[in-house]
Amino acid sequence: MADARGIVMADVRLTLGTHDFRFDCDLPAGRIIAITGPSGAGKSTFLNLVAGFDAPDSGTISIDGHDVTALHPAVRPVSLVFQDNNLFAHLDLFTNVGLGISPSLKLAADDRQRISEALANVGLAGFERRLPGTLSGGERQRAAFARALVRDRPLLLLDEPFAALDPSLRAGMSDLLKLLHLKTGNTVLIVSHDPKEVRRLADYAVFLEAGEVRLAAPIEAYLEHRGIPALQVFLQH
Ligand SMILES: Nc1ncnc2c1ncn2[C@@H]1O[C@H](COP(=O)(O)OP(=O)(O)OP(=O)(O)O)[C@@H](O)[C@H]1O
Repeated sequence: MADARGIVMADVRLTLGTHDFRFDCDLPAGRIIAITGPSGAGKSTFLNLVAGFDAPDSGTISIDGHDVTALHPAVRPVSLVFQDNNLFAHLDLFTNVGLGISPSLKLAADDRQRISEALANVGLAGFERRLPGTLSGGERQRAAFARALVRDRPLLLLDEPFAALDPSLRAGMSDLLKLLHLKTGNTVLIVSHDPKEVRRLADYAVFLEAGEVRLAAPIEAYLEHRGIPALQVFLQH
């Protein structure tokens, strides 16, 4: 349906090298959706297609009823956080977060306010002038979250954002993500290798295998599903 909210992949096909991907699914808006599956199943590729870093060979991708298939990544209604947080080492946190609002850093007074609020929201109030190199890994990742927050887009894409963090920090970041999600109500797609994280965070989950969507379901149905051996293996590790 043209006015449906959420993410629709309609017969999306893509070949990368020797790998074929075929994604067909309809994901709800306003949920935290885990993208799971064995290594090499296509999780990052799925996210790259939604973000626009990969273009399908055929098929269409819609976000909240808008066909974004031909849109450049910069104009898609998404913000992103990756594992290596992509902060600029020579720029302070205020500037790094400000780049989320304006790549040319033309910031109005209320933009400046939003940057400080976003830093406060992730527990980094007063860190405006700090350089990324002076922060812990968890703090850097929170700064990357702040940058995604100021973009204020309806869809947040996270590619294993906590993978480089130790387990205690990981749990803290999951809690922070849940809290921020409650405040914004946006849709979150998060690639995860970690079944504990999926249980803690997600209210909907996708299981990919060999470049295809094998299951897309509310978290309870996903956790109870018994028909996919690779899903059982994933949930047990
Ligand atoms: N540009 C490319 N050219 C050729 N092959 C590619 C390209 N991008 C990805 N692939 C291959 O496609 C497969 C799926 O990759 P993808 O990174 O999407 O998997 P993944 O599920 O995220 O894996 P992991 O959990 O290991 O990160 C992999 O075997 C990968 O080597």
